[in-house]
Amino acid sequence: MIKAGIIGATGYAGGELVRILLGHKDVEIKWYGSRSYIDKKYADVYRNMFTLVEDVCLDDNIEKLAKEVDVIFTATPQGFLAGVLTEEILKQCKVIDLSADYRIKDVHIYEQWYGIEHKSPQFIEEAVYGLCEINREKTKGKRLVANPGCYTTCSILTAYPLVKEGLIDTTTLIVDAKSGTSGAGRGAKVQNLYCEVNENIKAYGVASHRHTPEIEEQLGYAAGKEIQINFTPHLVPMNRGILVTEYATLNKKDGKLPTYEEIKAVYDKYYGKEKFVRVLDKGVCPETKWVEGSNYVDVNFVIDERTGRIIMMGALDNIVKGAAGQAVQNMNILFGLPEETGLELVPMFP
Ligand SMILES: NC(=O)C1=CN([C@@H]2O[C@H](COP(=O)(O)OP(=O)(O)OC[C@H]3O[C@@H](n4cnc5c(N)ncnc54)[C@H](OP(=O)(O)O)[C@@H]3O)[C@@H](O)[C@H]2O)C=CC1
Ligand SMILES: CC(=O)N[C@@H](CCC(=O)OP(=O)(O)O)C(=O)O
Repeated sequence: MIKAGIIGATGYAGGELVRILLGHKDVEIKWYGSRSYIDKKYADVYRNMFTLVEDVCLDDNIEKLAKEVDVIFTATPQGFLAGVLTEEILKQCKVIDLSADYRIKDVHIYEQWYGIEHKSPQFIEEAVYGLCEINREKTKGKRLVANPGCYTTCSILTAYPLVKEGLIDTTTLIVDAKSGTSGAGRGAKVQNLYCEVNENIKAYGVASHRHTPEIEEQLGYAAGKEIQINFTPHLVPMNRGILVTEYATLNKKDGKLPTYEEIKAVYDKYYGKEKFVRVLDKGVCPETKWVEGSNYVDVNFVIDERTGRIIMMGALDNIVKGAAGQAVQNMNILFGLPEETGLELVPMFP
């Protein structure tokens, strides 16, 4: 059995890790880490866990935890792991971080966009960006995984095949994204109150959202050159789900736009064998409801012959494939288990 500890088990991403790991036949959760609920029964924090979890919440002492488990998940705010990670911890167990602390390779970009000082930049280089479908080979054998976030996983996977194959003009790429409110975490914030969110849709972080450099960096690797995008997130009145709509001008070949069949063949080349990325049938647009509660990402595209642009679409559940599900997928890769173990979650509907 793999012994796992979760720091931040009382947050939305941590709670989802608990749900998924309880159903994972090879994992035993040894540590439910919290800040505010130490010594309180976990099932009193999340009553859906009544009779399922008898443990009480422990603290966030990562040094002590590292001695007791094989893998630590940190589902904590930006800056937490960077502030406590040591070489000693990484020698004792694997660490999968759900925050952005080790996602961006250039520490100056991290500090500029996150507005905090990075306390352990010496570990950034060795951390692998855990976007499983793209980096699974690089992830094997690693000690530290920077688990990608919800907007970024959806935005990158939706455009990746076309960027990688040079089929779009990346200078024209626009990512319009929408998220359910669980994406903002469980902490009380006025802007996330029912009356502020219900019957409302709003853009935020326009031209300044911290996921912009992460998407640019990863799609830049695919393109083989630096790229810049426009990324605009929106908050929508639903619990879970990310929907991205991405626009870009198609590169012409011999003066002609690629056909539907040519683009579909490219998506199939990258995702045809991927369990968790579903390329939908022609004309079917992804919906968040079709992936809710599951580790799937649904993608599709439409070519607009009139404007010469392609519209790419993707949907995932922000706390599953966008956080906890992908973290477990990464754990499976690290421990040599079949990637889908514990993740065969059928999407719920309605
Ligand atoms: N929500 C989402 O959809 C996604 C979240 N993420 C990332 O996952 C991480 C957690 O997000 P989310 O679950 O939404 O956040 P929440 O606010 O719901 O939960 C935060 C968790 O971290 C704990 N915590 C808070 N402050 C500290 C601290 N200073 N030191 C140690 N622990 C602390 C909290 O403990 P307690 O409540 O017990 O005080 C809680 O368990 C973030 O880095 C986020 O960016 C990534 C992708 C998607
Ligand atoms: C709706 C909402 O507020 N979403 C969060 C992003 C979710 C998240 O925490 O993702 P990362 O771990 O990738 O940063 C935000 O915009 O900051």
